[in-house]
Amino acid sequence: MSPAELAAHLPKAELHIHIEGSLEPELIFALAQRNGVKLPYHGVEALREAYAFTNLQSFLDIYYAGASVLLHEVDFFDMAWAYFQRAYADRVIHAELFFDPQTHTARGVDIGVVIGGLQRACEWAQAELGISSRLILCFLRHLSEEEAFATLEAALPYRQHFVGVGLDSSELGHPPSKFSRVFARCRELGLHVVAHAGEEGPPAYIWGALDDLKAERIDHGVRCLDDPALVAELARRRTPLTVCPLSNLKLCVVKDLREHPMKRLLDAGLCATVNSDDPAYFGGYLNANFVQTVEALGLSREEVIALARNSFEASFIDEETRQRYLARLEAASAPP
Ligand code: HPA
Ligand SMILES: [Zn+2]
Repeated sequence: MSPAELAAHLPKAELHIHIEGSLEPELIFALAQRNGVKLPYHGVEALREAYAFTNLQSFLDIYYAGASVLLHEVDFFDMAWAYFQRAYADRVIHAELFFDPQTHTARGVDIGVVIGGLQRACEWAQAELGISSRLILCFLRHLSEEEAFATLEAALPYRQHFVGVGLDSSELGHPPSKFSRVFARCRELGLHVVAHAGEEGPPAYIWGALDDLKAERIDHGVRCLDDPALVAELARRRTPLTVCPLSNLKLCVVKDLREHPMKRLLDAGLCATVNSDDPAYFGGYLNANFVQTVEALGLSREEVIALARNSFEASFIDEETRQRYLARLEAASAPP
C-alpha cells in the first residue's frame, strides 16, 4: 500500500471543518427551492464557476451567500448529515464541527434552530455511522466584541450541545486580542477554546491566539514558520495546528501543493493535522486533502501515521475514547 493509499485507509479525526462549508452547490440549490430563497446565480454550474478565489475574503463573500438558504432545523440537519456520510466514506471516525451562528441569526434564524439541527445530525452520525462528533461555536471576527458576547449569551441555553468556541472569518485587521474578554468568559464556562490564526495573518496573530485567548489549538497556523521562536514555542507546548492544505491552495496561501509547509511543520516537531476546512468550496473532503498532500510532498508511511495519530491527540474526546481510537489506528496501520 502506498503512503497515499494508507492515508485514505486509516481511521482519522477531522478537527477543522466549517459545516456551512460542506454545503455542495446541488444542496444549496435544493434548499433554495425548498425555502423559496432567491440566489444571485443561475444554477449549480454558474455557482461552481464562481469558486475562483484569490484570497480569504473572496471566498467568504460566496460562502455567506451560500449559507443564506439555511432557514429551518431540517436544513441544518440535512447539511450536517450529508457531511457525515462523506466523512464516513473517508474513514473519519471522529469529527469536530465548526458552526457560525451569527451568519444565521443575522437573517432572523433562531440559534436554537441552528444548534438543534446540527445536534440531531451528530446523534444520527453516532447511531448510524459510528462517528463521534462535537460542535464548536465560532464567533465571526469581523463583527464586534459586543456581538460575540450577545451570541454567547444566546447560546447558553444550549451549552450542553457544544464543547468549545472558535474564531473565524476575515483575519487581517481583526487580531485575536479583540476577543480576549469573550474568550476569558468562555474559559470560565469550561469551554474549550481554539482560534483561526496565521492563515493570512502574521505570526503576531498566532502569539495573540496563544497569549490573549489561551487557544488550545491553532486553526491553520501555517504562517508560524515565519517566526522560529513561535515554532519553538508551539513545539514546546505541543499546541496542535489544524492545517487545511486544499484550502491553502484555493485561497492562494500557497501557489502549489508542492510548496505546502506541511512537511516543514512535521519536521519542526509540531502536532500538525490534516483537515478539509470548507470541502464543498475547496475541491475535496478529508481523503482528498490527505492523498493530494501526501503525493505532492512525498510524505512517508511514518509521516502519514503521525498525522492520523496527531488528529486523535489534538481532539477534544475523553481519554478512554482517545485510547480506543489510537488502538484502532495502530491495528489499521500494521503492515499486512
Ligand atoms: O478558512 C477560513 N478562514 C476563516 N474563516 C472561515 N470561515 C470558513 N472558512 C474559513
Ligand atoms: Zn477554517
